[in-house]
Amino acid sequence: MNSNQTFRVALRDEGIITSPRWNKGTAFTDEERRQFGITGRLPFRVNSLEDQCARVYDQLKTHESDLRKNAFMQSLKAQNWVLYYAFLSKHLKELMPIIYTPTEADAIAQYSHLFRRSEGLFLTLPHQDSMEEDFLHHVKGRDIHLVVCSDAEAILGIGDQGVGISTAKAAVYTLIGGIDPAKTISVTLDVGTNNEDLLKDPLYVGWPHERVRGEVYDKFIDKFVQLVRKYLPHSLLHFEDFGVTNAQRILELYHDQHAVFNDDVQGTGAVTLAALMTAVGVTKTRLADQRIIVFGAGSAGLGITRQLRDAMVKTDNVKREDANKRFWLIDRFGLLKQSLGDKLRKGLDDFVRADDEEELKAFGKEKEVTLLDVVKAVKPTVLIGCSTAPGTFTEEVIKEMAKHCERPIILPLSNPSRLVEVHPHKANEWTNGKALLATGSPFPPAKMPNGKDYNIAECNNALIYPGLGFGAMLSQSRILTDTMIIAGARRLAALAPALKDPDEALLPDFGDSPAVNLEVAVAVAEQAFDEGNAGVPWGKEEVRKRAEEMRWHPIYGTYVYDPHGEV
Ligand SMILES: NC(=O)C1=CN([C@@H]2O[C@H](COP(=O)(O)OP(=O)(O)OC[C@H]3O[C@@H](n4cnc5c(N)ncnc54)[C@H](O)[C@@H]3O)[C@@H](O)[C@H]2O)C=CC1
Ligand SMILES: CC(=O)C(=O)O
Ligand SMILES: [Mg+2]
Repeated sequence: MNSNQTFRVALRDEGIITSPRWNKGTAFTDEERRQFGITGRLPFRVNSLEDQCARVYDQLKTHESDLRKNAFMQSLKAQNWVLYYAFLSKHLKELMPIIYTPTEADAIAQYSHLFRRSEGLFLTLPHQDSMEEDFLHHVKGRDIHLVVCSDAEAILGIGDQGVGISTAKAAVYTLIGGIDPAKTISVTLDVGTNNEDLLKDPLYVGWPHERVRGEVYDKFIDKFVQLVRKYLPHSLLHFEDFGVTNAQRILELYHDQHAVFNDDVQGTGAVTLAALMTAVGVTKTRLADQRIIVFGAGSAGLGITRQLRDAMVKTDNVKREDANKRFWLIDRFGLLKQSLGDKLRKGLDDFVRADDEEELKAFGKEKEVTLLDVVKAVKPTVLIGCSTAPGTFTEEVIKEMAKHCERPIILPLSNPSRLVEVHPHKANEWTNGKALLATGSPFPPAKMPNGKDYNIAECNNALIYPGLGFGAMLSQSRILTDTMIIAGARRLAALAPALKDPDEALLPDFGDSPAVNLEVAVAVAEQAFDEGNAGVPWGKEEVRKRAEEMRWHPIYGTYVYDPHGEV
């Protein structure tokens, strides 16, 4: 949308005022008020979008807690999209932590108690017979390009929440990726919950039933995916916060059928790859030279591991088997090693260590090999946390790592902030400012021994997924390949401040994320052309121009009433 664009709108009276897509509140001009029959519904003065943003800021300040601010922003979104996104864009760095991690975790945990108005589509297992009808009711006549869905089994680091998250993730696509909010839908796939507190809570708004698994679950998901394929064949289908037993499995199941994307697996893998590309640029080594510990081998941990492994194979020309050996994965039962037998989840094979490997021999089969044991034995150069286990990167662990490594690369990625494996200020202090750090949620800068601020990069998938998604949509690629993702990660890394100054952040600042994600989208779309996956009738040389044109901006256009116009 741009300010001189004219829209023909078919809604009048209450209809236009209550539509968040079209509502302008006090910014409707006198002429629009007359045409749409709302002169008597609004106070006299016509405000600019600037005035409205100033008013919103005043109102926001009256809310003391971040959770209340989140609720306030949520209701603004339900009233007026242009104002919501314009206001957020103006105060992006300040407000991302309010509408996204860490506050969104608390908002989701409180979802039923804070509930005011539903947003997006709810597909619930007991209503599966009417799924097609419900789906069509919501999407019919709409030009949807993006579907964000979640079954809410593994919300951020706070586990099973029954319902939540997809609306915040969709909003970030618009805010950072520039995707028109009218072209997105967020879908809650409610298959129950195993969260006892929610099941006991009379105000819980989801389906109060234990989480359904197995064939019934698979059929339900399949029914939904087939509807997306049938009615929205060119859309990108984004999966968010599915549980570890489903995330990778579902991705693999539909990978060849539709443009599917699992954010926790691929988005986290991509942003972490970008952070490591920068970090190895600082240490003047290769990715394939690193010894990498991944602590927490769930959806994110495995997604990161696979992404890094694939990048080693593709960019550093090493064999897959050799690249696999650069990783030591640790989960609840310690290091993933063959003698864990049945305790090992399926799909981990590539990364399970043999007990008789040189570095591990000393531990023997019986012993649970702890993080500290592995750090001592392996002397890692990279330590990544996605375990939801706060404080597990202890002073001893960090100092041990720093003994063997000039610039240890430490990425405690668990969200929200309270679950971080190590507070980045502590890691900075324990390594005398040597650690190259990035976290999953935002943290203020740490102090270097020379008194300088060290900006902690926010290694959150939101720094890249809007651009990955936009790139796929822009090129209308039917699939999102690993090489398209690597191209996006490489572009993100190329924009990192640490490339110019080794004591600067490993990733671009979230304040710059809209411009950065445009670059990511361009890289992804160009790669789609190179691979022959682009499905648009124009050429690669037009990618940037088309990306700029396709970006949605939160600006009011001019409206003209037309009974045959848009709704
Ligand atoms: N920064 C980012 O962009 C992202 C961060 N995350 C964060 O990563 C964390 C994990 O998320 P998912 O992988 O989706 O969850 P998940 O539940 O799939 O994985 C967590 C894994 O950690 C293991 N674990 C739990 N306690 C542990 C302990 N004490 N020691 C070792 N392992 C332990 C679990 O057994 C599980 O395998 C969450 O906090 C999430 O918010 C996830 C996706 C993106
Ligand atoms: C950032 C994200 O996707 C997560 O923590 O689950
Ligand atoms: Mg997630």
